[in-house]
Amino acid sequence: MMGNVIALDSILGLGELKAPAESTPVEASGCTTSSCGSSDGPADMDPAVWEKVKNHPCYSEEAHHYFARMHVAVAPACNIQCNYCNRKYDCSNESRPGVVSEKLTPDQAIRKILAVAQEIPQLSVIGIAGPGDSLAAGAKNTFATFEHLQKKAPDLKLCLSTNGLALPETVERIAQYNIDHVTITINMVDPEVGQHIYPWIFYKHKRWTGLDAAKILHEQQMLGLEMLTARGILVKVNSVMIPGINDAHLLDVNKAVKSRGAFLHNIMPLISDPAHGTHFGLTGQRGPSAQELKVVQDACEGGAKLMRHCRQCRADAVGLLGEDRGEEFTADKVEAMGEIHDDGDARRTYREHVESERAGRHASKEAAKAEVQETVGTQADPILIAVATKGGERINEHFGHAKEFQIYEVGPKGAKFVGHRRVDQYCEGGTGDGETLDTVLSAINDCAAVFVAKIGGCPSKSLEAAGIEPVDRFAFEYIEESALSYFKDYAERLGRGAVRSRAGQDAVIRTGALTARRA
Ligand SMILES: C[S@@+](CC[C@H](N)C(=O)[O-])C[C@H]1O[C@@H](n2cnc3c(N)ncnc32)[C@H](O)[C@@H]1O
Ligand code: SF4
Ligand code: SF4
Repeated sequence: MMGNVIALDSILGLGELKAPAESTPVEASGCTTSSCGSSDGPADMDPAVWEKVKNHPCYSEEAHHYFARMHVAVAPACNIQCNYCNRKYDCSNESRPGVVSEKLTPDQAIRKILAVAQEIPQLSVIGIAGPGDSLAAGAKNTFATFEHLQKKAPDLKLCLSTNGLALPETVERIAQYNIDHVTITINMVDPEVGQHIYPWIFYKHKRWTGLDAAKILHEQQMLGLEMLTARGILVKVNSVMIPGINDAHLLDVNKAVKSRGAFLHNIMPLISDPAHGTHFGLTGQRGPSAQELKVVQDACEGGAKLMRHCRQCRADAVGLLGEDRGEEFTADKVEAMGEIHDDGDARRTYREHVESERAGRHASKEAAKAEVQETVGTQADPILIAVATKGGERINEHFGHAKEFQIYEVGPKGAKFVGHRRVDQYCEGGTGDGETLDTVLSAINDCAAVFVAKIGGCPSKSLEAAGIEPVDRFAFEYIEESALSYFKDYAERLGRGAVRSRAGQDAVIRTGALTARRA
């Protein structure tokens, strides 16, 4: 098992890191006969569904630690206007939806996909997410790309994103091309709300505005969703959270999509800035804070299952979800690569490594949870922990190099990924910047601890002063088992009055935001 772990780390680009400590949980838990050699999936998931999602970084939170996606920008046109979208804005440094550096023809897209596939064995999914709508303009480029790709690299999963307006008329073709995963952006289930988000739509050769536009869009979205789920296609629903417009309404959206069989609900924060030239940006509509987003997501728990690890990628993003390697595969660089040879061997080997890495992990997480419940009980309040990681479900990033922290909620019910916080890298060129450190501290100020592979003395002191414990004793270990082990110790220290409770802080945020709006 240890040999596999090290090989996997090097494939993930973690080769410079030291090998895991002797007490690595996979080894400690052993490999049960029932799960040895393959991962069984979470206890609450149908094995057939797990087969479809286990290597999809967006549909499985666990998979996002191991697998990469690639968006190809073959769909420039759109059939509606959202008040938060302006596709004319184009900047290679911007990482947000709708932004691309180069639009591609289907032929260019196929060459680029095969070039990426040759270089990145973690690649498992090819998605079309704009920059416009993948089903606008008759979905010509989208289907041409997928038709060709199926023949060239049949192991890559196909995925598309749409506003849903043209869905009902395209569902049959989606099923025919074996597209197993479809995302629909549904921001409202009430046209009264929708009219504040969509100034117009173009439908049946006519431009519609106001309530009429929102009503047509809503009906098409609901019908499209029902048609897809009836065919067993997994549907993820994206909702953009727009404070004051649809934030409290997203609970109704969650219920409506769950009742129609949506597999996942991805509530994402509005990104809004006057510089983007969008209606919302220019009129000062703000996006929610990470904490406000979490409040709404938490309020939806128990309904449609939530996706909380979305990175709101560009329409030409390449790589693991927390990274974007698009710059390595610009048109001129792909052209310069000469003959491309992709037989899928590296991907097969990589997937086998991941399978053996995952074998026994679900059992090991359950065992760690049971231990917490035995020592702490089942009533203790959960805490939040920020984690510096670059993949593989391990704590394997230095504090100063982290561009984001993954946030885990940990308590007697287990350790659960609940979001990520993007930050500016604290340490660049060997020195730390005080101002950047302040922004990192405020990004994770609701966390009791930050888990890192390594951290310097100076940021450690600032974190401690802010009430966030820097923890490097779990370096290179698995995140969830480490978080549960930390929680056991934390609860014990809390009982002795040795640490201040952080759970109350979360409750204050909760009371301040959503409950006030709902009242
Ligand atoms: C660029 S769109 C492309 C796919 C399709 N046209 C759609 O809207 O679903 C991909 C996703 O980005 C979201 N998006 C676009 N602009 C955004 C913004 N300013 N803030 C947050 N999400 C945004 C869309 O709502 C959609 O869920
Ligand atoms: S549907 Fe998608 S591409 Fe079209 S305007 Fe809205 S966000 Fe932009
Ligand atoms: S935007 Fe979200 S759902 Fe789409 S590829 Fe990125 S992480 Fe996955």
